[in-house]
Amino acid sequence: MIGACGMVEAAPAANNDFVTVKNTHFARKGHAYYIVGANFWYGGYLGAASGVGERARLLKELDNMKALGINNLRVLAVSEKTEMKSAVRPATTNAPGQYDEELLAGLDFLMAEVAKRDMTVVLYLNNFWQWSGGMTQYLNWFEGTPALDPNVTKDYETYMQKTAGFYRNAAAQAEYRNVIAKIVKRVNTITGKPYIEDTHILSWQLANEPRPGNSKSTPEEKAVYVKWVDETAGYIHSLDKNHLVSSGSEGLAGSAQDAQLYLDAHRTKNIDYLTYHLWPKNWSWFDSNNPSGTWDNAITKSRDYLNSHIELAKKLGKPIVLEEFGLDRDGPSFSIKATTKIRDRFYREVFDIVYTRAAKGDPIAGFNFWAWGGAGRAANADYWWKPGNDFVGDPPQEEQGLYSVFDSDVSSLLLIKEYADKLHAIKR
Ligand SMILES: O=C1NC[C@H](CO)[C@@H](O)[C@@H]1O
Repeated sequence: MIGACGMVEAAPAANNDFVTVKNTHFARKGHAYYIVGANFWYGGYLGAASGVGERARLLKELDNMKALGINNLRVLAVSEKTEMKSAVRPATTNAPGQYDEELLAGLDFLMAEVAKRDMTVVLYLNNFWQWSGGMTQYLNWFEGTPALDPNVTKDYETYMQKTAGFYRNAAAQAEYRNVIAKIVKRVNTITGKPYIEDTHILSWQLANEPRPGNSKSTPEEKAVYVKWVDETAGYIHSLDKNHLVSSGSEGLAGSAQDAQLYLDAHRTKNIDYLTYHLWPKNWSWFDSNNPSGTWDNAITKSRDYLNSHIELAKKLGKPIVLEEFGLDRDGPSFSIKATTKIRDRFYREVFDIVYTRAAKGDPIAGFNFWAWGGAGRAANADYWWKPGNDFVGDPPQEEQGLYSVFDSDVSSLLLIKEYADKLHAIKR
């Protein structure tokens, strides 16, 4: 299109090119849109022009995911420089107001390549956990409290209770909103397109797994959390009228097991769809050292978790996406040589419930498995990440190989393809 100034300009996006919510489903380009997604937290990192960037690998990973029918990626958009041991380095925010433009341009490159493959992306703007600095690092900057890595302290309850202080800290919230505005109002340095006009962004997400506090969250903490979700999502919508906004919640596991809190936090018109995550091993439903003895318990609780959250979505009349789930390799082992028979069985159970209920017209809008490891490989005998090592699906706070789906995990990839074909065949 030739603009008034004679320059060739990208044609403005047709309104229905954006993913929208139609009743309890996603719609895109006049059709129902189901998410067959991967968690690909490091996609923007691979897109950087130098340093941690590996653009040739990124193109290969995107092509391989596209070939499987993966149409959506869930990506970390922002990270914070921190002393915490098990966090990724470098970070997009080095200090309040100091941003790594080259790393942020990696996200531009990713978005440009995603558009070429007509995929969509969910971009999360913070992290409740330490592996990208996250909310704890904001408190270190603005409260002066030590950023305590729970991998070091082994005290997650204290970590969660302190991290939730982020929601109440005005200076931290102000910087967080500065960063939100920087990303949402960004102009892609590769395509020249403003992010708010990018129809390949499915949604902005407040954070990865934001929790109200720890398992004993108080009514006051819960009220602060509900207010933070509503006001932050409302702030994003004030900047960007085109895109959806989601919370990044895990569901009840991230809501102190309080269904009313989960409903209250997601009832606001500012949250367009619900999210939930499913972690049988992390939540001690499954013991990978005793698979046969714990499988029945794990799958019974998983089925209930999968189905009960779809019922909660019905209550709110909004779509819901299962945007994280995983299980470790047989053994258990972190080694890529280990088989994935138990994980494949778990994936099939999850996929079948998601597909069956989506095909019935229930408000489940799809899934993102955790997480795409692709061509990445663990570099160290202890499987821990160090700067300079490949990025894989497991962020630096976990062993590199714990939950990743690698390009050599053929049985898992075939399963993803099988259910991608089914979900993409749903016509509504
Ligand atoms: O968001 C997350 N949820 C669970 C993943 C696997 O434990 C974890 O790596 C990540 O922090």
